[in-house]
Amino acid sequence: MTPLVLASASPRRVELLARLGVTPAAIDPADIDETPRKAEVPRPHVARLAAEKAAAVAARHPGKVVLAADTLVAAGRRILPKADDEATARACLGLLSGRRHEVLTAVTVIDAAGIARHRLSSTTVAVAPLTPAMIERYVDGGQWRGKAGGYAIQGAFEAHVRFLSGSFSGVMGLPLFETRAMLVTAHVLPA
Ligand SMILES: Cc1cn([C@H]2C[C@H](O)[C@@H](COP(=O)(O)OP(=O)(O)OP(=O)(O)O)O2)c(=O)[nH]c1=O
Repeated sequence: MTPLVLASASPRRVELLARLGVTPAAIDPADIDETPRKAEVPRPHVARLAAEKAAAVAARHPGKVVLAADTLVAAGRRILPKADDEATARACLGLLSGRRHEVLTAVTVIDAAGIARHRLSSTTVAVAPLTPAMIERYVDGGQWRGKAGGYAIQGAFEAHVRFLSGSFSGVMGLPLFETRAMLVTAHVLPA
């Protein structure tokens, strides 16, 4: 089997790969500019970022298989930010309260011959109404830090999710179904 370079700084993605039995031979985060372009809508945006992360890292590892992903939370055509401070987390949670949103995770794998393949996982998440007190308690817990849309489903927030339709691992940052198929094609995993 071919070794894998993971183009991600996300510890969740390492954990999710481990569930497929894959330990990356190298972890080399891409560190690209993730700002949406003017008028860029969610799907093209998330797909572009995964592709750009993979391409940037593949240029440093010729002949290796490279995997990159990007996760975003979309409320309609609106792209929610990654929450790096309490005010952003609070604003995101207020917006998601009592409604459905989409979590998109794009995955790009560049194989050893340099061929790039792309998949997109889309999950609908229905969040129950959140009172200001619930939002404050969640913000105090800090689990939102560094997460797209201001929450981490793999923690206390799941108690506010009425239903989810799609991929739980996709919401966490790496959809296992699509990722396994792509790693089989790239000869990182056996069929
Ligand atoms: C919605 C949601 C997001 N997230 C995380 C997944 C991603 O790590 C993060 C979104 O940011 P990303 O830009 O996708 O990833 P990253 O910056 O953590 O890592 P890198 O760009 O180096 O690959 O939010 C959760 O862990 N749980 C959730 O429920």
